[in-house]
Amino acid sequence: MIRMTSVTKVYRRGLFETHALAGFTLHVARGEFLAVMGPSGSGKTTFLNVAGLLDPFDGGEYLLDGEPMQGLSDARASAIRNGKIGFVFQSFQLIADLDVLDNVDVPLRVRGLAARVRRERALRALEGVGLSARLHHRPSELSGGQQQRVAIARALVGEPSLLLADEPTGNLDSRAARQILDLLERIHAGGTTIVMTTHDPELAARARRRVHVLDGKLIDPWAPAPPAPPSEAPPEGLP
Ligand SMILES: Nc1ncnc2c1ncn2[C@@H]1O[C@H](COP(=O)(O)OP(=O)(O)OP(=O)(O)O)[C@@H](O)[C@H]1O
Repeated sequence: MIRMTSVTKVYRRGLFETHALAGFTLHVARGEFLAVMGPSGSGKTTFLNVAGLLDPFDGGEYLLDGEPMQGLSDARASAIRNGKIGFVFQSFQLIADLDVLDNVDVPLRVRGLAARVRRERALRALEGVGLSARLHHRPSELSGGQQQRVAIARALVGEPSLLLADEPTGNLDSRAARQILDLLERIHAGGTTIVMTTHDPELAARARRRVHVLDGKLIDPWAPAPPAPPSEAPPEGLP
């Protein structure tokens, strides 16, 4: 589904350049549940933003379902995002002035669906995350875990084939984090491909595959070790 090969992304601030992705290569098959791990500043969010077409990249190749993602127009990028990608962020990013139902309705409005269809789909998405009893609460009236479940319902209401989650449990206590992970596992079992960044090895252990990022590149745990420096030849006669 995702085929990134030698992707580069440079942030420029005046004279300073940060090579946030420096030859990033990662392939994700349809149906995977992948955890992307790595220290702070290693490029995990940048990768997710590029994968989700929220940010452009500078070099390399990115194919999403076989379609090249370089040089897309803004209109094409948002059509692809709306059609196949859902996002979940560490900070939930709900709209404070809208109630739960209206927050989940936002992506459907963008698609221009009829009000009745939108309402049915939003209710179904909220039922899926166990929040049917909170439809008219504002985000500030919910716990962190509940807010993240609303955000997940919003991400899923458009039935994306790819869910990108950036530290989805980063602001939650361990109980709420476990609930979110249970929910992600269920979503994955339903056929959605999930790519999640996390610092937390315990959470990452729930994904089916883990990869590690350092300095804008993937560390390949299966890469052969570099050749050892040549050792001195044993003295004659010894094995
Ligand atoms: N908008 C930006 N402008 C300039 N530099 C940026 C910007 N966003 C990220 N960076 C830099 O790019 C590098 C990678 O950042 P990124 O947010 O991708 O890391 P991360 O692995 O997600 O970190 P964390 O785990 O702390 O969220 C960092 O050095 C960061 O300072």
